[in-house]
Amino acid sequence: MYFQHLSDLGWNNYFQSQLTFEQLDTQLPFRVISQHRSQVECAGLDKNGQPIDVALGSHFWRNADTYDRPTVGDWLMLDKQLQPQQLLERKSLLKRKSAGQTSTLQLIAANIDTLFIVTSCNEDFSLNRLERYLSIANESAIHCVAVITKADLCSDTSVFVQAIANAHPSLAIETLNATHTDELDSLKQWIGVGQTTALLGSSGVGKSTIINGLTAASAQKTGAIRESDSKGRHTTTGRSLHRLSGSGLLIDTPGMRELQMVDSEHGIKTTFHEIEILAENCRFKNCSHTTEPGCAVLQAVESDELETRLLDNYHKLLSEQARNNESVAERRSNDRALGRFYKNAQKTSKKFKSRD
Ligand SMILES: Nc1nc2c(ncn2[C@@H]2O[C@H](COP(=O)(O)OP(=O)(O)OP(=O)(O)O)[C@@H](O)[C@H]2O)c(=O)[nH]1
Ligand SMILES: [Zn+2]
Repeated sequence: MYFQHLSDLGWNNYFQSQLTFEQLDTQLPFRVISQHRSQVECAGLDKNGQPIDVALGSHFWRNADTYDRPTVGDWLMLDKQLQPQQLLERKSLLKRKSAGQTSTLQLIAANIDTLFIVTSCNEDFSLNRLERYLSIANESAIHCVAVITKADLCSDTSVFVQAIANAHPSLAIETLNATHTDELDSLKQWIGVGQTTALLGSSGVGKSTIINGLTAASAQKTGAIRESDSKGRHTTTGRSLHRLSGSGLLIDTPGMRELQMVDSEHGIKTTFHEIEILAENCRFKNCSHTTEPGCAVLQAVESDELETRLLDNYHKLLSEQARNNESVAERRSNDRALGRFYKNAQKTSKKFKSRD
């Protein structure tokens, strides 16, 4: 990745202020630019102030909790031998329950300023899905822009724009044909210098088309690679961070087909703040807005002041995240118990071996 200053990679006072004088003297900040099964790749300045990419083996975090493992967009402090020392506190985080049957937490990307929620004007368009993405972003106060693609395939895009504006009046909306590079200019205003933007949306909505269009305009040079393991450079198939020259950074999140909510109650309540405001007038403070008498939210639905769809989606996302929180916590405690069991078994076996 070509850059000159750490600020080109998104370094700012939020991260700098976390460092002690000693760290400033002995360590170097590196940003995680891509992530693979066996290694994370980071970019930063070496001890001589030269831009460099470094590949770190994932074994460094083998025993770390999910939240303590680096993800794309994270800032890592490395010592002058380029070994990882500390993961800096994140400004924001996108996460989900891992796809499929496994109940683990998965970090998607960190330190994002803006999220493009990409949807197209066809059968993919879904307000419920948009609200799922909004809730994940609102959990850590990430600014969102709804990007409606495939405008060229639709006779009247205003239907889609209006549907979003009615449900979420303060959300910024951009409509475009992503295959026309000049139309992508409208997105650039949201990618400020040193700011990081991520894209989320269903498969086929045009995320790669947008990233390719925006990055094609930026000449990409690749820095030297220094390996801290012997596995060599991996091709990027996972999440990765791209720098747009003269502008900010873009995070690609391919393969995010399923985004199950986890640990996002605050984000959901922010997304559906209209319901939260109505709820202040419910008779019971702990009203679940389902069957209670004196429920101001149900009254608003009855009088057509609040859309039934909105309330249904609010209930759906809240119960999904509660269910997932429970299964992730259960899995975690089982894993810990299993870890303790293996440790004890190892100790016992060593004890017996030393008696031989
Ligand atoms: N006509 C038209 N086609 C588009 C537009 N945006 C994307 N496409 C086409 O839609 C197809 C899918 O686009 P991608 O950019 O690969 O979609 P994606 O969101 O990256 O999909 P995944 O990689 O599966 O997550 C490609 O054939 C694009 O050329 C658009 O605005 N207009
Ligand atoms: Zn209520």
